[in-house]
Amino acid sequence: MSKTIVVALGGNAILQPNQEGTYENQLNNVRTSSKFLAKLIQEGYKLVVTHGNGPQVGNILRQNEEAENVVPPMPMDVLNGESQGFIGYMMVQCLQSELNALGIDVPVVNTLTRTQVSKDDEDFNDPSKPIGTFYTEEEAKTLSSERNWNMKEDSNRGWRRVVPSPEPINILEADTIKQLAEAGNLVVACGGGGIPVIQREDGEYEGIEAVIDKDRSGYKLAEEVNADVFMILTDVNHVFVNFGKPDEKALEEISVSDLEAYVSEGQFSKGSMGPKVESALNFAKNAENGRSIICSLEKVDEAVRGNSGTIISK
Ligand SMILES: Nc1ncnc2c1ncn2[C@@H]1O[C@H](COP(=O)(O)OP(=O)(O)O)[C@@H](O)[C@H]1O
Ligand SMILES: NC(=O)OP(=O)(O)O
Repeated sequence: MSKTIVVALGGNAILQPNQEGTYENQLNNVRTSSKFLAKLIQEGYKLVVTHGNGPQVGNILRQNEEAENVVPPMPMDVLNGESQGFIGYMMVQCLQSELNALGIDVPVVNTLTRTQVSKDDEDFNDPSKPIGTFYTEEEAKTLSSERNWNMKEDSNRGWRRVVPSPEPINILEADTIKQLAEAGNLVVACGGGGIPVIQREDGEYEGIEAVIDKDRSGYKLAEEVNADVFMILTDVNHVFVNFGKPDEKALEEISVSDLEAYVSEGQFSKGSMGPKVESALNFAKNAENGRSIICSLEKVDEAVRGNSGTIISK
């Protein structure tokens, strides 16, 4: 029986910080990403893909705010839904086209996904999720005072608006996603971490304004579909310790306990590598015989064979 991989595809694979957020740029990036993702199908795996939406949902939010006197703005949970449709559409088009070109008969589907969170999550008081474009420190100060945006520095790459990013508790469409994957579909799901919803006292769900971290939801998804491998694809080949310093060191094969020791030293920053390492650790620790891999998109096939990336296992 073929093994299942859940891949969390970084926002960088859809739009890089130095690129203008045109549809053409994003479609080209997704087309390139699809060529790498298809390699996992060629390697014989069943594939469930989740993806980031930070740049996109930030831009959609900005569009809503700029046009608020013309068209009524929508709440952020709805904007997450819009970004799932937008990015999911590009991914279905590009992945299906790539598989067809390779002569692989695997249908690609995108599932609109809701993720349950708690309204009491502490991130609502101290937002941590960077979205939208990058700004200089000076621009960030102006935006903060004039528009009341929460601004934070993002991994030495510039300043970005931050919004609440509560911890994912439960993926509401998990059973359907699992059934679709088991039936042989390539499933794109839980985009942008899923649309954040809370459960009311009457049992119904309602949206809440936040952007969930897709690596943390990716871990939940990997657990729910009983994945063999949880893979986080980003723009660096490895997780580094002492990142950006003269003595930085790439981590290759590493045990859960050794990586946890680096986490305790505060090696991984909150808005970028922190959630990736936390999610990869959770999967490697809790899944029976599961391993997690953090690597670059370009090295996906080498990494799945154990020849690249940071590979975490018990
Ligand atoms: N310890 C670290 N090791 C490797 N990369 C790190 C580390 N700390 C921060 N980073 C940064 O994290 C970035 C990836 O995080 P992020 O931009 O959030 O990813 P993505 O959008 O691909 O999910 C890398 O480009 C790198 O600049
Ligand atoms: N939602 C989310 O985690 O997006 P990015 O990966 O683009 O930050």
